[in-house]
Amino acid sequence: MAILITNSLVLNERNQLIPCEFLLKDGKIQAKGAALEEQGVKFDQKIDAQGALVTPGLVDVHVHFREPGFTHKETIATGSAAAARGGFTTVCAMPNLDPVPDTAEKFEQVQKIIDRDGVVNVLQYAPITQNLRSDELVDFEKLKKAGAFAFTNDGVGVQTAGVMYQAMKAAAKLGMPIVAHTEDESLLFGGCMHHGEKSKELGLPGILSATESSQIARDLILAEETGVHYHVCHVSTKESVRIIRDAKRAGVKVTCEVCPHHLILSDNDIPGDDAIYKMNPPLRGEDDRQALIEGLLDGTIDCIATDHAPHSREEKAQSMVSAPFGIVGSETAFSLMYTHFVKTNIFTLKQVIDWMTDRPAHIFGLTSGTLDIGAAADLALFDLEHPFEINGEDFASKSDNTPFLGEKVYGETMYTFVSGKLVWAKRGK
Ligand SMILES: NC(=O)N[C@@H](CC(=O)O)C(=O)O
Ligand SMILES: [Zn+2]
Ligand SMILES: [Zn+2]
Repeated sequence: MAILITNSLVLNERNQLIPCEFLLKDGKIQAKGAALEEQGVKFDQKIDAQGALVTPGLVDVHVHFREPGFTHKETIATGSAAAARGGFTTVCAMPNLDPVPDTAEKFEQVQKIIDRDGVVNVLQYAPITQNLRSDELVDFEKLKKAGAFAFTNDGVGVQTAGVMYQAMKAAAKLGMPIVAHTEDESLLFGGCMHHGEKSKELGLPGILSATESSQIARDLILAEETGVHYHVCHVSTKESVRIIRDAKRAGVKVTCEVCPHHLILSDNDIPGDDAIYKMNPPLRGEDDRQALIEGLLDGTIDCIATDHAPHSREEKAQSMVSAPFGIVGSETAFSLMYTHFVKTNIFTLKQVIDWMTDRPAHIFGLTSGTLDIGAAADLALFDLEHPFEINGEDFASKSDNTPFLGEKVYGETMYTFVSGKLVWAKRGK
């Protein structure tokens, strides 16, 4: 099956939109350029992109698919369909599942569901410790053999330095990354939003910036000691950005990600005790938000990841104190980044695309993230012209827990292809 995409645009090195057609065949980008049909290329199906932008399929190194264990929130089928609808063709799924895939057998069970139901390329993370408790390490070698590409306890921090040190040593030996949700539980004090003026005003328990940054500081020293590739999840505070910047200068092998919601919102945007604004780490202060933007611009922060964290409406209907942490992000990430940062000239379109394609791919050595001839035909097409409203009813995800519902944005996904196969098409266009 050969597909010809016409009337499409690409971004060149100078951040200009230029016309470029694509021929997808045998799962690969077979040809690209101007007037392919006139040159006599053969195809079975033609797609008129109507002036949409073609990008490499987006790469999200941080999603939660909830299967097995919490399939009322999401499944591998619905989560990967949501990714496809957001323009993502490769996603990395977190292991805070039930059971936690902490043995080769349990890991292979999850892999089987991925092979059966995954709509996009799904890479499964293995945990660092058994059952995500901070005591016994997993068998790193066996999990690597079972298909794990990196290790993380995302959802909880590794609480003891000794366990993290040993994990880093084991991962370094295998050339595998340690990916960290950094949260010192002894500094949590039951918090549910950022500790600051706003939490005082709302009378809600606060989460200190140090809850995150102090554990990053510990880990950066341990990463230096062990030589491991250490990747920090969802960086949210100015102190975290500062110490990662320093560590990079000192030659520590550290990379990190930031989420769209931490770049767009601050604690000031929380109107009251509404759990739709509750996520971990929490929305921080305006000075933190600015530091995250600067961190991306100066290369301290390597990429954008969604931390797509689906929860049911019932779960989110509770007070911020008791509701679960997390918001969905797969289906809104590109349009939010485009609308809030490209249309306002804070970032260029090229920067945003790089931070959502080849940068995250590069961190974990994934082959995705390019539009080169011969590369896998993983690509996404976005309409940059027509505004649309974010509507939970349209979501492919089982959940719609996001504070961005109702917002008018630009950058709707028109088509998503994985290995040359159409996995998402917006109807009616
Ligand atoms: N981000 C969140 O607020 N929640 C995540 C866990 C996590 O990423 O820490 C979840 O699994 O729901
Ligand atoms: Zn996390
Ligand atoms: Zn997460």
